[in-house]
This record gives sequence, C-alpha cells and structure tokens, in this order.
Amino acid sequence: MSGFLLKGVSVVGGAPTDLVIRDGVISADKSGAEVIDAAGLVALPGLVDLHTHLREPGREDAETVETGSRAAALGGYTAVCAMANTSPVADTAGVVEQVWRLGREAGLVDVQPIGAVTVGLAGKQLAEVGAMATSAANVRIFSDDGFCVADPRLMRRALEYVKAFDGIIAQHAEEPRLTEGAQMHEGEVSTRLGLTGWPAVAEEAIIARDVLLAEHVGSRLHVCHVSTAGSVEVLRQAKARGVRVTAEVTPHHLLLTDELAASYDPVFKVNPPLRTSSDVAALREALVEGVIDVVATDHAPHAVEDKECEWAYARPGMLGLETALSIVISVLGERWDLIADRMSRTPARIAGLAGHGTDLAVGSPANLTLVDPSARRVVDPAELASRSRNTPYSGTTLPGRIVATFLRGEPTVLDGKAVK
Ligand SMILES: NC(=O)N[C@@H](CC(=O)O)C(=O)O
Repeated sequence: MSGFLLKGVSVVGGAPTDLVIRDGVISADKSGAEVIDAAGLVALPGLVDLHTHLREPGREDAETVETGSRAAALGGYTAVCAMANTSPVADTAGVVEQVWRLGREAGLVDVQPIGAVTVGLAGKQLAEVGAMATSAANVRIFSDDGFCVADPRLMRRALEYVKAFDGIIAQHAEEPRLTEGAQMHEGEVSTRLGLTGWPAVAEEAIIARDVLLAEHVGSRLHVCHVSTAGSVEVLRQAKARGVRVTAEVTPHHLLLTDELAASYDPVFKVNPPLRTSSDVAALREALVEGVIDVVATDHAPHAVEDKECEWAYARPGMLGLETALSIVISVLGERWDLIADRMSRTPARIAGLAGHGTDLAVGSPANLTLVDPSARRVVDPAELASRSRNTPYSGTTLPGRIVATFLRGEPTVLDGKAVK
C-alpha cells in the first residue's frame, strides 16, 4: 500500500474527482493507494496561519510548539508563523532557530518563526534582524506583536532594514498613549460597563502613519489583526495608491462584538478588543473585496490562572487554530475558492512559504486538508489539542469538520484525529 486515494473529493469546491497523494506530491498514479471515501468532502490547500502564539520557550504551561502544532493540524493548517513574544523573546538567531527546530521535531506543521523587531519587544533598539534573516530559521517577517513599534523613527529604520531582503514588518497597530489602562473597545458598551476604553483611533492612527512610512521607504508592511471600519478605509486608500501593505483579520473579529464584554467573562478579552457590529460588517466586506488580504488566527493560548480571574487582571487573547475554518465558513459561507485564497494561497505568498498554498494539481506538494462541510460540532474545550482552554466558542455549534490533513503527503490528521 502506498499513498492515499481521495475518492470523489471536491477540490476547492469543484466537481467530484479522485485525488492521489503519493511520495509527498499530488500524483496521477492510483495503483495500490489506500482509498478514502471523500464523497461530499472538500479538499483545500493546507491552511497557513500568519499569526500564531506557540508560547515556547517560556510558557510551556500554556502551549508548546508541539501542542500548538497539533492544534494547527487539527484545524487544517500545514504551516504557521510563530510570534516572537516568547520568554526569552525571539529577538536573536538562537531563539528563532530553537523554535524552528522544535517545529521540525514535532513534524505536524511547518513552523516558521517570526522575529522581534526590537530587543525584548521593548521598542528601544532594533533586534538582530539580519542575523535572524540569515539563520537556519530564514526569518522574513518581523513583529513586536503584543506591543506596537510606537517610535516612528525606529519603525522607519526597521522598514529600511528589511527592505534589503524584501522582508516584512508586521505591525501591532496600537498607539500606546491612547490605550493606557484600556480594557475593551471604547464606545457605548464600555461606558455602560464602566471599563476603560481602547479607542478605534489608536489603531487607525498607527496604520495611517505606517502606510505613509512604508510608502516613503518603499518597503513591505503587514498590519496584524485589523479590527475597525476606519482601519479598513485607511488600508483601502493606501492600496489604491500602490503602497506595499497587506493586512489580516482574525476569525473572532469577523464574528464577535463588544457586547460580549457585558458578561465580564475574560474569555472575551482580547487585543485588539472585540468591536461593534458595524466594524464586523466592514471587516467582512473588506475580506471579501481583498482590502484585507488574509484571515490569521492570533491563536493566543493562556493558562487558567491568567484567564479565569477578574476581567481587569486577565491576559488578553483567545484560542483560534482549532475553530478558525469553522468560523470563516459560518461568516463567508461555503465560498471555497475565497476561503482557499484568504486562508492558504495569500498567507503562503506573503510569508514566502514555498510548497504551501499551491494548487492541488499533479506534481504539486501534497499539503492539503480535507473538510466535511456538512458536519456540525459542539465545541468542548476539554477536547481541544491546545494546552490551554480559552476558547470563546465553548458549547457553540459550529459548521464544518477537518477530516484529514496532509503535510508533504504524510497524514497529520486522519478521521478527525491527530496521527501523533
Ligand atoms: N492578541 C492578544 O490578545 N494577545 C496576544 C498579544 C497581544 O496582541 O496582546 C498574546 O500573546 O496573548
């Protein structure tokens, strides 16, 4: 027996066909392959996440590269970009190589480390960007995510520095002077609840500044977790002018609103905060139009003691990898080509991940996921592969189920279960 034959599968929503996976690639040779009845199932190029927090090194009680990789595979991902806000921070060649090596050892998804922009994410001096770029981890995206690169001179320097190798600065857009003590979106609900607000303009002002800086330098900017209608307008104008900017939206910002903070349940505390229903509508439209390029999870696992406490003391962040595709299906419907584009092809292209996000044609690397769109599941935090439990969807019924995921032809998930 060698390889797999996905019988009657719909490739990205197309008419039923047979797809053979053999020797790491999509093949035309059906002989001796193990047959998987894939009638009614949809094959997508393996999902690619530009924004994952894996917490290793430093907070292995919340997630490890291995547990996060397993969560990713179960969510249909074949590659994830690991954020730099670990402990120690991924601001040296040594740390990014460690994360990259742990990813290879786990062998469940390709783990591409993101490097910090500034030493210790402190926003004072540039990190060893060149050393990380030329390390074995081959870092191309740099981000202080969790913190904004607030100093405009440093942001300009960073953009200039990465231009030499066509790298990207991924900005966490949050003007810190406008969000001191902020607990949730600034608006009607924050006033009612008496919680300090995080105004939309704190995000929009940084994006406006940074698209101008990126235009001035001629460098590539990526905007993390866009959350407001105003940000969409800034991006729309910048793209129309030809600025080299890309942007992501999280599944939760496409679905959830600030009204959920009224529960005072910290599972809904996230940075940037959940916004209003008109922001949600603008983000959905922008994603469909392509003003927002990709869906990225901002998977942010947190230990119980950091989440199950008073709202003000809870860490911001929610799990994302194991529910992202279901949320996107519930938001966009079964628009498979659009989903493949926003969750696989475009993020793979932005991150420069060769072999990911490619068409499932004969000869292509077999990085793919198999989805049952007719399945429904009730989210049970206890069943998640992530080491943390902070999903906002506990008890919610979601559409779609990942049946199998293949990384270079090897199954990482079969029958909805992790293979290792
Ligand atoms: N997105 C989040 O709410 N949390 C992120 C960092 C951050 O952006 O604050 C985390 O690392 O937990």
